[in-house]
Amino acid sequence: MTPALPIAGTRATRAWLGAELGRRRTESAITLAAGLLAAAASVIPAYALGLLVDRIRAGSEPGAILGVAITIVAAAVAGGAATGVAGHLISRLGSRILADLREQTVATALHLPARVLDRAGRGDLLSRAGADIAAIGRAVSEFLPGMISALLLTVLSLIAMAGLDWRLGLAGALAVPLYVIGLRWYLPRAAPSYAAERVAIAERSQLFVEGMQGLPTVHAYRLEDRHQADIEAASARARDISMSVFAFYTRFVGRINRAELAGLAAVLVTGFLLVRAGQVTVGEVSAAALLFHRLFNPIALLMATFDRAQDAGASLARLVGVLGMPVERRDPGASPPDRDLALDDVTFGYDGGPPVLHAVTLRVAAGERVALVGSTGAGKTTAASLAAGILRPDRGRATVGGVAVTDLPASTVAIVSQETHVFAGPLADDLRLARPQATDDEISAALARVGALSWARDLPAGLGTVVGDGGHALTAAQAQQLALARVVLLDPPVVILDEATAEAGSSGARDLEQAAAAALEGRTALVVAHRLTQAAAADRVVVMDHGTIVETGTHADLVAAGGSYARLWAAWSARN
Ligand SMILES: Nc1ncnc2c1ncn2[C@@H]1O[C@H](COP(=O)(O)OP(=O)(O)OP(=O)(O)O)[C@@H](O)[C@H]1O
Repeated sequence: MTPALPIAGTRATRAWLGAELGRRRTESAITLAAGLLAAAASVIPAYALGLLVDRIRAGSEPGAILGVAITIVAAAVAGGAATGVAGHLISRLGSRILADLREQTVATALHLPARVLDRAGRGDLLSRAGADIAAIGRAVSEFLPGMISALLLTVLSLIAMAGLDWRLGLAGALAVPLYVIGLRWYLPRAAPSYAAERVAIAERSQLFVEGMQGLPTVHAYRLEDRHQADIEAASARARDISMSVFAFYTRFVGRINRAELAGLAAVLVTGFLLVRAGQVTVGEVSAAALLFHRLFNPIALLMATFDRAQDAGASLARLVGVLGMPVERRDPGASPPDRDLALDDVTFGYDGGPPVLHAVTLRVAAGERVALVGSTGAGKTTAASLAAGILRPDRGRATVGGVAVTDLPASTVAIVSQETHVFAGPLADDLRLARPQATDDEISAALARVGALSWARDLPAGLGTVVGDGGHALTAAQAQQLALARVVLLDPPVVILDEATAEAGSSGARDLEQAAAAALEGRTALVVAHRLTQAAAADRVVVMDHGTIVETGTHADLVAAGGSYARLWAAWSARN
């Protein structure tokens, strides 16, 4: 299947990253300087030891040796401190760029034309905004700082070796092709091996959990032995796969060791020949060998995390691909003169297909709350999406204050749809998507208004708790409360509510109804009523059937009229 949304090429991804670093020139420069300082501090002891070797060979005074020893200790202390600072600065820079990336992705996603999204599939976009951002977040927090430090140290050490004598540098660089060969052997095999291991482990856990959960049935049918045999077989499979993965990794490490051996041997042999020719000192060769030896761990780290960095790079390319998509920005200047919502003679069919709405005319006065009811497939969600400007009518107009909704600033009409998504990141940031400049107090007030403040405060890190993909899991009701809190922060004059169905009569449904009522207060509201209690609480009810409006009036009038709403209400009341 071809990806529905575009993926940026390597050049475009690099250009985006370069531009982001360029925008933070000073911070990037300070981070790079700290990284280089840390790398330099790691290189100094090798140099100093080389000097020490030469001094001892020359029979220097103990005082001269002491000076070198002090330099080594000082460099080690400075190196430790600089490494810590550099790691912190790299993560901080990475986190800031990630925050920007998240904001830019969301801003672009929100302005993508609905027809593009419908064609491309919202799932792909949501997975990019969720899973891909989470993958980059993990890279920034878990291994990128270590990789960048290792890379700087490698480059600086090779330069230092070449500085001692270019032939020593060249000898060390001989190991590079061997490392590359090792990596090319490892990369195509790594992902399938680890995936197979994960699957085998998951199967084993699944069987075990099933056995535990179905214990009474297992006992009742005396299936203990069969179940145990299944678990044992799954365990044996998982063990064998784990062992083969371990053997595979050991072979990879063997290849790394071979490259290390070849490089170190090349440095020592070259050094030996150069010392014999009187072109370098023994100390210089010792320093070069130590520098090369110092690289063993950083290079192994680079190689072992290379595939994860590639994955993060792929996620970045998927996000930069979204950022490059043509967006449909509404004119931010045109605020509507009034707040009444209208669908005028609207006809609409999906993808040019047969109409699912037929000449629908519907008005919601400023500040009025209208409930849209009807059986499944009647066209309620379609009408709501047209009113929100997510879909465009084939015929007729959707307007607020007489202005087409698609020409209004984005903050005029907000929709809370059935697919509420929680973006990966701190909970407070998720809310700031609605109003980036919102203060902590405003965020707390918005949460309090929809009854979510107490559970939000009780999360492990309060409003700073990372939620969404890879973070703290929220219930569907909590995600909807967050969506309502975003409405409060955005403060739009018109709201369209098409929440997912919550079980009627459940405490979740009651909480959500209260939250919705609080979020809608004072606004023009069109509510797709999945529970008829929502309709009963509205100012007016509009009943749809087969894409047309069949009844409209207050709840009491419609019940008294004995038409289709009365029948729906009777059926609902009997069930609940
Ligand atoms: N994305 C789509 N592509 C094609 N047809 C669609 C799409 N979404 C809805 N439809 C069709 O449009 C008609 C109206 O659907 P709509 O979702 O608006 O009804 P609804 O009243 O909101 O139903 P429900 O209560 O089940 O959400 C249905 O026949 C449905 O199959």
